[in-house]
Amino acid sequence: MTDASAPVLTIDGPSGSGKGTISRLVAAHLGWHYLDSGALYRAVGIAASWSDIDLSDASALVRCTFDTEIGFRDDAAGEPRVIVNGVDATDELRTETAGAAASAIAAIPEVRAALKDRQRAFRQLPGLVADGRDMGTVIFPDAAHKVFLTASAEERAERRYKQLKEKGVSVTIDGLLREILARDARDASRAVAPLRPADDAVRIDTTGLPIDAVVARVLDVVSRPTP
Ligand SMILES: Nc1ncnc2c1ncn2[C@@H]1O[C@H](COP(=O)(O)OP(=O)(O)OP(=O)(O)O)[C@@H](O)[C@H]1O
Ligand SMILES: Nc1ccn([C@H]2C[C@H](O)[C@@H](COP(=O)(O)O)O2)c(=O)n1
Repeated sequence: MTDASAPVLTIDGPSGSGKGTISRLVAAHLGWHYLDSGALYRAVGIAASWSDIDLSDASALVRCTFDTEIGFRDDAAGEPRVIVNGVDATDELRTETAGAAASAIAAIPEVRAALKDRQRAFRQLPGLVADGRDMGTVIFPDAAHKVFLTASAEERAERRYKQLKEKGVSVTIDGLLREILARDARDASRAVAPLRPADDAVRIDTTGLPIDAVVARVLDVVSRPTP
């Protein structure tokens, strides 16, 4: 159940800007809960593919959103796992295919509406770090602290390349750059809850900034007195 007295830090930004990495580290530092809202959209996309639902079938996707059970837990090594309809779907969830499917279904207003309460339920004491595209604009507009992370598309493609190479996935930087630009364009141009900074968000360009420096800047935002 949502606890409106719990403070919220929203971290929005485009794919590969480092939202997930930075949010997890900041949440661990503060001892706050963490919401990976993109995982919810990815989970619905995967559940839809398991049921052979076409990405153009909006009404079936909305039904699928209501029907899909999504759970989060850490494994024995402390790594976050996502459980979709009882199946550990973490690895499938992180693929570029799952990201593109999530981006497509995220443009359906009824899917977004169906996920609203599930996201808000993560607001619990002592606090919440929420990462996504519309955390500061739509889901937690009253958040005490808001950050919008960016990085050049080229740097984001390089980060993703390194990440996938380490996992043994064969990709090219050019291909990843094309996918990132396509996803940015779709997420920023949709009619409902497009990717954009909240007016009161602090923007941090992470191009060339190491992870610990970004974490320090975000913690600095949290330490500022709220209006
Ligand atoms: N400041 C940084 N400098 C270098 N690498 C970074 C930085 N921030 C994140 N990374 C690396 O970039 C990759 C992508 O980061 P992450 O998954 O956190 O991005 P994201 O914004 O959550 O992406 P998505 O929206 O696609 O889930 C990871 O391998 C992460 O370790
Ligand atoms: N709050 C959110 C979170 C995610 N999405 C959509 C758009 C993204 O391209 C896709 C995958 O998200 P990621 O895991 O890469 O953060 O899901 C959204 O529309 N709103």
